Parts: sequence; structure tokens; C-alpha cells
Amino acid sequence: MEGSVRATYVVETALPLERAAEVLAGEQSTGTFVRVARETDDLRARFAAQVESVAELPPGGAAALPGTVGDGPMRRARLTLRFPLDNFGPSLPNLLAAVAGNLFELKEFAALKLVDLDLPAPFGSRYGGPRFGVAGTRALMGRPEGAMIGTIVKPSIGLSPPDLASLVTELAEAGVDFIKDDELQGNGPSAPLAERVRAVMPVLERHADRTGVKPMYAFNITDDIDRLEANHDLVVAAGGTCVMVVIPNVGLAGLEYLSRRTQVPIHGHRAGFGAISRSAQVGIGFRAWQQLARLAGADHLHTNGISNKFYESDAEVLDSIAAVRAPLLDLVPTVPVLSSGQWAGLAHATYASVGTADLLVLAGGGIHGHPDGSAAGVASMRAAWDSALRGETVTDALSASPDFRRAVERFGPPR
Ligand SMILES: O=C(O)[C@H](O)COP(=O)(O)O
Ligand SMILES: [Mg+2]
Repeated sequence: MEGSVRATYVVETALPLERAAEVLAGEQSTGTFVRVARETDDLRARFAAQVESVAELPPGGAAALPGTVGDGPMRRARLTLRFPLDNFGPSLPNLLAAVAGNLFELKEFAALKLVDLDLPAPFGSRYGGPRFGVAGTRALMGRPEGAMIGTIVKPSIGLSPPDLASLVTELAEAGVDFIKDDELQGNGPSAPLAERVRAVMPVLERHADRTGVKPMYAFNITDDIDRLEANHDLVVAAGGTCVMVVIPNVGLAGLEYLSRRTQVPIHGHRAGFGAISRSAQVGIGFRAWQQLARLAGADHLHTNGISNKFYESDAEVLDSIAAVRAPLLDLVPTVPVLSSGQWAGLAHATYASVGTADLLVLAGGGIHGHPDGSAAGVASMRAAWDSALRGETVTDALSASPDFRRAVERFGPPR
């Protein structure tokens, strides 16, 4: 099969950098720790991964990964390997064995993080990517332009289905575009998926009959793979227009399985992603990972937002949003989902940095924690985003919107 995959890593090692790169390339393609009998030059020429570039970086200063060997000074580098596509074919699980497999355990490396991927066209042919993306999501939620404003049900767990129905009624009347279950609310016995669907969908259907707009509700259908289809069907049969999965928990193969069958957009939550990405010394960076999630079918993908409650800096968040918006193998564009500690006061700064309204901006605490309640929280978000999109200043927005002014009393000064 023609073509190759380029994988870029940030590594740290006490070995000479070129030697370390060769170890990595050999171990992850044809080789092992010694040259073996049938590893002919011809075989290596066809299947061995090639070192494409090694660029030294300033030292990172972080502690070496456990078990690292070597006495020499640690050197840090960005290195790119090229893997023949023939080694694994356009299969995401098998690609991962090569570009993100045993290599994390090699003792020659004090740091090793996969930071980017360049995948050839056959991946786009095999994986359909998002079925709905930005345009399909906008059409279903009845928001042809402007920022898509959404919320997460909070409290995350504990609301009874009738309480949930009453919250959804308030949010729909306030003009929210999107509501989602929290990732913590899956199919627990206190509020099973089927009961949540039965509570929420009649509210949204009645609202749609009255207004012509059905806010999108992402039901969290995360579960074992053999339950995903039935969970999806339950939502769709009741008129639901979105399903959510926690991608690290169902895995790329689970997401892909669902994507082949789905009749509605898939909201991709990234809870757990921090375990593979937070360390600068080991794991997979968002630029690489988001490509896999998009190929496997994520219509919406969490990127965090600026000034979030997690560890990522604004620069990292903005890079993640840019990564999701960058074209990938002719796939339909995925919607970046800005979530985590978001509220109205971040709208102007976010829009100034990203320059697009093709975003799903979610505020949980930032809406339900509004001093005047959830509806006022939605109104504050809408006022701030509409103002930002009109090119006004935060001060303009504050003087025009009492709900935004009240939000500031609770959440502090806007950015
Ligand atoms: O699932 C999410 O995206 C988070 O629960 C965000 O919640 P928050 O807006 O209250 O931080
Ligand atoms: Mg959450």
C-alpha cells in the first residue's frame, strides 16, 4: 500500500540523539533490541521506519521518566519518524501500536511524547469522520449563525428525571441551543438513560412544536460497545438529536463503531484525556489525538476554553481549538467544544482570539451558578457572545445586558 505516516515526538535521552532516534524507529517497525536472522536489508528497506528529522530543543528541566538509563547529559529534541503505511494499513488501533505503543516503555528515553501526526489519504477513505459536523449540528439545533451556546446539566448527578425535565424546560425557554448530560451521568440506577430520555424529550418536542426550534440534547450513552447501538436507538426513537460518548472510555474503536451507525451527531467528551496528555514527559498531545477522534467520527470535540478550571494555559487551549478547525483529509469539520469554567465574561476575549463563531460554548457552573438562575445564565452568555460577534467591547455588552452585569457579580471581572 502506497504512502506513509509521519509521527512527531518530543523526546529526552542521554543517548546521542541520532542513536536514540534509530532505536525508536527500529523498535517500532521491523526491529528488536538486536539484529535478527531474517531481518534482511531488503526487508528493512521496505518496512523499517525512517528518521526524517531530529531538531534539538532546549532542556525541559523535568524529572526523567522512571527507569531511564544513561549517564550522559539529557538532551531534548523534536523528532519525526516516517512509518510505511504497509506496516499497519489505515487502521487506527493498529496505527497506535506503531506510533504510540511499546515506545513509551523504552528505557533509553527520559521523555517521549507523541505530539503530532501526518496521516495519508487511505485513513480518510476508510474512516468517514463526522457525519454531521458544524453544518449538520447548526441545522439540527436551529442556530444557522452565531455562537452555539450550550450548557451541562448541573448538579452533574443527583437530579431526578422530573427535576431534569423542569431544568430543561427553563433552559429551552431561555433560548439555549444545546444541553448535555455531564460525563458523570451515564446510566446509573438513580437516573437511568431511558428515564432521562422519557423526561427530557417530551419537553423538547413541545418546545419545538411551539417555536419551531428543538434545542439539541446530548444524552450520555457511554457504555460497553455492545450497548452503544441500543442506547443510541433509544435516544433517536424518542426524537433526540445528539448522543454523547466519553471518547477515552469507549475508545476509538467504540467511537468508530457508533459513528458507522449513528443517525445524529456524536458529542465527543474527552474526560480522561489528561491521563495521557498532561505530562510534558510522556503520552499523546492533543494535536495528534484530535485527529484520531475526528477520523473515528467525533462531530463535536472538547478542547477546553480559555481561563478554564483545569491546568491548560490559554495558549494551549487556543492551539487545540486551531487544531480541531484545521482541515483533515477532506473530513467534514468537527465543532470545537469550549468547556470547563466558562461563563459570559470570557466571550469577548475568546472571540478576539479564535475569530469564529463555529464553536459550541458550554457553561455549566457559569450558567446554573448565575445569581438569578439558569435562564439568566443563558441570557448572559447569549448577550455577551452576540455583542462580541457584533464587534463591540465588553463594556458595551455590560451596559446593554443586566444579566451579564449580574454574572460579573458572581464570577468576577470579565476578561
Ligand atoms: O463536562 C463538562 O464539560 C464540565 O462539566 C464543565 O462544567 P463547568 O462549565 O461547570 O466547568
Ligand atoms: Mg463535566
